[in-house]
Amino acid sequence: MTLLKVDNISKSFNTLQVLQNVTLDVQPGERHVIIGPNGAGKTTLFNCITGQLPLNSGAVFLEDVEISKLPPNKLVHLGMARTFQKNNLFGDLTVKENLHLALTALKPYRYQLFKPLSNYSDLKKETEELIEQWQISDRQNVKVDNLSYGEQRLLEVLLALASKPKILLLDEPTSGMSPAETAQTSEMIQKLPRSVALLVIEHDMDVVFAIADRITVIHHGEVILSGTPEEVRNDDTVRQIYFGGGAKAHA
Ligand SMILES: Nc1ncnc2c1ncn2[C@@H]1O[C@H](COP(=O)(O)OP(=O)(O)OP(=O)(O)O)[C@@H](O)[C@H]1O
Repeated sequence: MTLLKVDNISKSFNTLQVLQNVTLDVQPGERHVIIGPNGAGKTTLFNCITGQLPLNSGAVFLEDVEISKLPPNKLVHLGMARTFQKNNLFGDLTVKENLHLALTALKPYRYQLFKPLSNYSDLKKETEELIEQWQISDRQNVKVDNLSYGEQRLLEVLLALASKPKILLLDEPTSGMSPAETAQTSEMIQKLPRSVALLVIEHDMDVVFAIADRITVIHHGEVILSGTPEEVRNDDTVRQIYFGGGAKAHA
């Protein structure tokens, strides 16, 4: 069964038509990367998929359930998580505390404010499991403000994974990173379990081709091609947009 289906969606801001009849799908476990020049509409597409923005027309389905009109918090419980271009972390808290809070937000008892979080042994265990799984025990007690930018972005991905999503949307996971951090992030993305499908907006073509099973190219709010990395690499229009003129490709 198709995991995510974006069916013919359009979005405009007043007179500015940003997305036009965009259709795409993500299969379970797939790594699907979206590329397109600046202003092509990629982040708007994410915001439409995750309920941050209302659609003008079309619909979005997660496992055949229409989610177009659901608020973002409902989508987490249906198995969709996302990260943003900007960090969404609590800088004054440690890595461990941030993970703990992300897990708490998923629990039905999150509003029982007068009981210390440390009393919930299941939360504690899940936090420790995540720390072990991602081998970050040496950083667990570091305040987020004292992490490098790259480490903060990676932590955001871990927080998004805490909800055990079926699909994770990553918006430019390597933006603003050093080459070393970019390589580390690319490796981490490649190591993510196939139990989670990825829909990724990415501008670094090395990362795109390292992680993608399929690439969708958006230009002026329209899908101009959706295909394998090889098909995209060899497509004349895409080559003109990205690979012509010797400029570094930018999504
Ligand atoms: N809330 C908004 N109100 C009005 N215009 C908007 C809004 N959000 C985005 N836009 C416009 O929509 C267009 C597409 O923006 P979007 O951020 O989706 O592009 P993008 O492909 O993600 O670009 P980038 O690669 O630079 O992040 C741009 O012209 C942008 O100025």
